Amino acid sequence: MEKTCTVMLPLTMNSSEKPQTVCIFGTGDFGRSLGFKMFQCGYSVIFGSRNSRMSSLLHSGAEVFSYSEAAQKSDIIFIAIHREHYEFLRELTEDLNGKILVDVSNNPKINQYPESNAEYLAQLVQGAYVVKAFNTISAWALQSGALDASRQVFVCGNDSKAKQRVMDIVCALGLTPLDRGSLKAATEIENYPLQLFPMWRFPFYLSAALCLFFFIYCVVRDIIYPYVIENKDSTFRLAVSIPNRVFPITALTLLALVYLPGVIAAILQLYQGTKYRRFPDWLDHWMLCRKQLGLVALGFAFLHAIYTLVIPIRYYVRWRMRNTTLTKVITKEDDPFFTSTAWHSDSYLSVGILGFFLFVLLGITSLPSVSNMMNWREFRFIQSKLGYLTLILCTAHALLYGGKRFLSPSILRWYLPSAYVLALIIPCTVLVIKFILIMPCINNPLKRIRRGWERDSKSSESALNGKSDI
Ligand SMILES: NC(=O)C1=CN([C@@H]2O[C@H](COP(=O)(O)OP(=O)(O)OC[C@H]3O[C@@H](n4cnc5c(N)ncnc54)[C@H](OP(=O)(O)O)[C@@H]3O)[C@@H](O)[C@H]2O)C=CC1
Ligand SMILES: [Cu+2]
Repeated sequence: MEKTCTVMLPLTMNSSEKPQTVCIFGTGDFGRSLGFKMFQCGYSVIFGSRNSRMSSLLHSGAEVFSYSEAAQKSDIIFIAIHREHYEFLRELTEDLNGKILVDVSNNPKINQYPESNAEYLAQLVQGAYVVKAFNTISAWALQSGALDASRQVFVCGNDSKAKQRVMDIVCALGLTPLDRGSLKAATEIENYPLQLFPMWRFPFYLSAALCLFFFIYCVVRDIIYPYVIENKDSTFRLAVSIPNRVFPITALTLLALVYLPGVIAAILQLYQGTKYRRFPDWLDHWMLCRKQLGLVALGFAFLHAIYTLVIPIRYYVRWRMRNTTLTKVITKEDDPFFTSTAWHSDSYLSVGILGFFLFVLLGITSLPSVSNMMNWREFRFIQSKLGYLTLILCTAHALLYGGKRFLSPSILRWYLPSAYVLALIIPCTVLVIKFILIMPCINNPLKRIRRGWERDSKSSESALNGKSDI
């Protein structure tokens, strides 16, 4: 296996060695931060600049030369200049011949130019070895000490020796190099820091749309309806009651939507009789952001748990309890204990708590630091088996909440059922389909398809014929 870090310590840790000289073109924010970091790590840093007077912003010990002079003093040069200003490098072709040029640049927009900045640099200075690196590290992170994700430095380049030299420097700065291959990968590396939560966009929009829909639905049923029919002001429900209805409904719907693409994919594979046909793009994208959907759902479940905790201290709830007790006292009415009601209430709470616990467990196991500790089978067990158990428990929680009132005509308001009834549609559909899919007569063909069997392909059939496990 190829080593990524050949040098784990700053090069001058060995005092007998002369510090390695690195050159940085550009004394802007990034050039200065990188220079200072390298200086701290024991490198001798020289800068190339349009103005070779020493700037007060540079660290002490730094030397500033003209671009041409600086280029001659080191065989590795970091180009901390914006792409628009690269043109002048063409004139330095001779000085830069055979040197390693590290392109650190980013663009303001994704795919702004037909070719990546690093490829453009390689075209401009043809005799140099261009390596793309450091563009995902901000000047601020270099100064303040990079943390976790920002420690990763994606590196790519066509010359493996040049790339290794750059990766050694990355290691010496206490950062983690990730080799992304040839310079063709530069476009992807340059687009990477420009993306704004690409995998989170769909879950956020979807959850916002669901929240809005359920919020309006609850407002119509719980505020506008009592006002129109009974002239009752229930607007106070906007603060706690309605959010505490909207959040669990959204959480349950989103959780079901995590498992819906899986069952759709299974149905498609069964229908097509092969796994070698591409899923539609929307399904692919949906499958890819299931983790984010699940985490957003967990966020809503947390909100539901917190809102539920405050129920006993709400004025409205305390008033209703006092009022009911007083009425019973005044009317001398008995308040019998119903074991069935106690069972119903306790089981509703219990499945809710267990469902929430498993939900949190699913969230924790989706964290990279935890999932990296599991093998594929353990991860699948948690995310699939425990995931479905969570969905079953949370759906049961909503079903028990409705109890006997579920779908009773008396709870309809303007023909609208309670919001939780709507929340049960997708989870119940997913669970019913999943139940059908795990029946042996359907599960066995599906398993065969997933192992490569194709219904229409005679060759695959004959190739697989005779295999005892199929
Ligand atoms: N700032 C950041 O956090 C990060 C920046 N980068 C990349 O690093 C590069 C430098 O960014 P940054 O330091 O922020 O930018 P600055 O604008 O602060 O610095 C750019 C430097 O380029 C030099 N330069 C050379 N020719 C020209 C010219 N014709 N016009 C203007 N400047 C010129 C200048 O240095 P001089 O005056 O010495 O000649 C200038 O200081 C960019 O490609 C950027 O995408 C990448 C990751 C993070
Ligand atoms: Cu609940």
